[in-house]
Amino acid sequence: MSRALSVLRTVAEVRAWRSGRRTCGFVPTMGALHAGHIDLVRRATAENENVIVSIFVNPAQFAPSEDLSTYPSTLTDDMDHLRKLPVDALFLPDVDVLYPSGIVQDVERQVGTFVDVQGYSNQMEGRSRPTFFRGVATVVLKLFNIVQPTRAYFGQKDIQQAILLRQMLRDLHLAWPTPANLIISPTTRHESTGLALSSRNAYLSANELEVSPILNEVLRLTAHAIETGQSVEEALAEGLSVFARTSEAARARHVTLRPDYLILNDPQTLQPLSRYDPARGAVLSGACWLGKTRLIDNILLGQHGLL
Ligand SMILES: Nc1ncnc2c1ncn2[C@@H]1O[C@H](COP(=O)(O)OP(=O)(O)OP(=O)(O)O)[C@@H](O)[C@H]1O
Ligand SMILES: CC(C)(CO)[C@@H](O)C(=O)[O-]
Ligand code: BAL
Repeated sequence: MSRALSVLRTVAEVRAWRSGRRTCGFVPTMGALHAGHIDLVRRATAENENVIVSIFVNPAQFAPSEDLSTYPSTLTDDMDHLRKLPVDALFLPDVDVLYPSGIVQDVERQVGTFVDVQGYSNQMEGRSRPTFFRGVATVVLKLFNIVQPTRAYFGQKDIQQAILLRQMLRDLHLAWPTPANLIISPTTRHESTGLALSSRNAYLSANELEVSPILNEVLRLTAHAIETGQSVEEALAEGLSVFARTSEAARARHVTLRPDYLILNDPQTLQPLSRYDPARGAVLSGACWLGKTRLIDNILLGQHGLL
């Protein structure tokens, strides 16, 4: 059933909406909604009386070389989905609402207040995208201050983002939401191929799509090797060699597959692990390029305590 969706564009409008409600669940997104977003929002609507979603393509998390100007946008369809779920409110701010001091993508020329979560931002995704998490933490802190959610929902697909944001909440003693109320929800995958759903999958050609399940396959076989006692070093090396063999086969189909990383990290500190302790758990994550599209994925091992 469709129902009225309040579209809020300013901080004052969100504050007025929020002031009449004791609790609210919040799902921040960059739009181009897919079944992964829908699962997050469904969970939020099941667990909260009121739900607000934001759609904001955050310039600060895109490096100057990245796809800010071409990032997929499907706003009319997104709003139809949100009405049907149903969601109560959509926060749809312009850039100057979230960045009153202005924003440029070149970090050296930025003016205003930014958030760095030191020790959580430079490994894994942060190695390839060194300014990414500064942009994410900054915009999410702004969104939390504006919306003041009692719970906020993030996807396991972007596991480093979720762990880093929980740490930000701890470090800054935020109460809206508390670290325990930053909920991490499992990754939604393509039913038959296992590919993690992602807005940027829209960039993949038909041939690239056929190769795309390799990332999840490498993660699954590497996870199995680690869980059954192979050394972490050997298991990661074998996983990378599967990537290398697949890259050669893909070339014959005019697809460029380039692995970026395959790594095991601690689920609390995100420090790289060379040994696996099931009682502590671990995050096994990987990224690769398929042509110009970057794919990421991860598997959680042992008693990680994250979800
Ligand atoms: N397949 C998925 N399963 C569960 N959550 C997801 C999935 N894809 C995205 N999310 C979550 O949805 C929220 C908004 O993500 P975002 O709008 O960046 O979409 P995205 O698909 O991750 O986009 P991109 O392709 O740019 O990475 C994030 O918390 C993200 O982790
Ligand atoms: C959390 C987020 C909405 C911040 O822009 C973005 O990084 C995302 O969609 O994962
Ligand atoms: N979901 C992560 C957003 C990004 O890659 O910019």
